[in-house]
Formats: sequence, C-alpha cells, structure tokens
Amino acid sequence: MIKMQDLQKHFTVRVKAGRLRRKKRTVAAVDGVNLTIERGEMVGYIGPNGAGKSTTLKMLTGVLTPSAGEVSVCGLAPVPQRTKLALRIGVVFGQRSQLWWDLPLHESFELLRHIYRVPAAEHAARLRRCRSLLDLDEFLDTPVRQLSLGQRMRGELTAALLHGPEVLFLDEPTIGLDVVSKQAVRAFLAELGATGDVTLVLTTHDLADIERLCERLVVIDHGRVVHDGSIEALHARYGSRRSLVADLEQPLPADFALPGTVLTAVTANGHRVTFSLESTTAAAAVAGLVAAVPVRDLSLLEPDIEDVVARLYTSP
Ligand SMILES: Nc1ncnc2c1ncn2[C@@H]1O[C@H](COP(=O)(O)OP(=O)(O)OP(=O)(O)O)[C@@H](O)[C@H]1O
Repeated sequence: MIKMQDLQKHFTVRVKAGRLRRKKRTVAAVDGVNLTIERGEMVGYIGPNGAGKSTTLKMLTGVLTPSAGEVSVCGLAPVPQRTKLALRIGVVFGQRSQLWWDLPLHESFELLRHIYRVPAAEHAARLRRCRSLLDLDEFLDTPVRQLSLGQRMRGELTAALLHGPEVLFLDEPTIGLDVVSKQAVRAFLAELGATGDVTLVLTTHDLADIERLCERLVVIDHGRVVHDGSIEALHARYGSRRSLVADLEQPLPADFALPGTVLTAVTANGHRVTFSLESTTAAAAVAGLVAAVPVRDLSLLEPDIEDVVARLYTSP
C-alpha cells in the first residue's frame, strides 16, 4: 500500500556566517527511509521535534518532491499523480484545515461530495456513520470558524473520510484537544482501523494515541528510522520492567533484599516502596515481600511507554 525506498528530502537553508555573510547549509530532513506498510495496518510514526515526520508525510501525500529515493502510495507516485492520489487518500493535518471557514460544517461536506464526485448514497452513508460516531449533529449548522478545536477536528476527520479513502494520513490528530475529545477521536480511529479497510499512518507526540491505536511503531530521529516494530518489541529492546509498588505498615528493615528485584524508590517516610521486577515474577515478589513485612496495599505497574521513548530519543 505504501512503499518508501531510501527516501530522502534535503533542504538548503542559509545560516549566518559572520556579521553580514550568509552561507548555505543542507539539512537532511529525511535521510534514507525504507518502509513498507501493508493494507489495513495502523502505524504510529513518532520522533522528537524536527525528526522528519511531517516532511515524510508531505512526500507521501504529494506536497513535497523527494530529493532522492522512491515513494509510492496506492501504487501511485505522489507528486506526478497527485490528483489521482487525492481520490484514494485522506489527510488530516492538525494545524491546517480542509474546511471552508465561513460555511456551516454540513455545507463543507456537501462541497467535498461534489469535488470528489462521490455518489450521493455513498456520501450519505459515510456521513451518517461519522455523525453518530463523532457526535456531529450539535454543530453541523455552525460555521467552521465558530467551532471549538475539538469540534473542528471531528469535522476534519469526517471531511477526510467522505470520499472513502484507502489510506488516512493523520499529522497530530489529537493536538490541543481536551481529554474527552481525545478519547472520542481515538475511539473513532480505533473503530475505523478495526474494519481493516483503511490503512492508517499517524504522527503524534501523544503516546497514548499510539498505545490505543497502533500495533506498529516507527520511530524516526534525524531523518532515519531508529525503531520499527511493536510496542512490546520496544520494551524488550530497552529492557523495560514492570514495577511492584507496596504500601507498608512500617519501613523496610535496613538490610532487606527481595530476590530478583531492585528497590527503585522509597517514599512516604519509608512506607511506600517500589521494586523493579528484574528476574522474578510478580507473584514471587509479592510472596517474598508479604512474608517479610506487614503490607497494607499492593499494585503492579506496567512499563511506561513515555520512559522508553524518552530513552530512545536521548540515546546516541
Ligand atoms: N521548508 C523547509 N525548509 C527548510 N528546512 C525545513 C523545511 N521543512 C522542514 N525543515 C527542517 O527539516 C527537519 C525536519 O522537519 P519536520 O517538520 O519534518 O520535523 P517533525 O518531525 O515533523 O517535527 P515536529 O515534531 O516538530 O513537528 C527540521 O530540521 C526542519 O527544520
């Protein structure tokens, strides 16, 4: 569905070299990306600021011409076949709108139907589904400029889907949304992905989007892919551990050791302790702890994806 072979995009920028002089410098925004994405996959494309995510998406959607390498989406070359491609992809760029600012939302949808020449029945069926899943009815008659960010985002998603695209590209789809709107957008995308009809490529800084939606995670840094695999594979690679948090009746004895664990935190005057489970099961650690000290409460924490990704971004 999507193929990138040694894909590159270089920008020439002018940088200061003395008081008046400027010299040219080349920025390798995307520096040899190789990826194949199959039909129906939901792929999270993440990386630190300036890593090259938006530049990649722009090349995939035909906005930018690659400097080198090959790219194809739905079997088409994005820039030369941009018009054909537009009929087969949907694009939601969090910062940019595809809606008509002064028109009520439903009129934008109607205009899009004509632009994409979608048969009326198909358009109506897709709109009906989006209206119910994204709760659009309350603001269908409101001009787009009066919509809240969360409402507009739900409108943008609908606009991107009304022509029945095979691939949906989303650049920061939940940026700036409140918790409820984020959940609504994620639930909608999860449902869309579950149908297996739409391939989804998503960039985000909100890792909860990835955890909720993507089985595959591609991490890019300095224009290069540094991880491609599942979230579990990322945890395995970085040796993420689950943690056991215990609230104790009294602090641990000074020489206490729990086999197979490392004590990583002691808080609340010694009454709350956290052990990282290095080479033991949660059951064995709990049994060992309960046998040694009176325990008031216990909880088990899964490894935090934010921590793993932060380590990945900062590793040399
Ligand atoms: N039009 C341009 N001209 C010059 N440099 C550019 C241009 N667009 C992007 N860049 C540079 O290319 C690099 C990658 O930018 P890009 O916007 O793809 O990053 P990103 O991963 O999307 O970042 P963010 O998470 O901040 O949105 C950055 O160093 C950026 O400054």
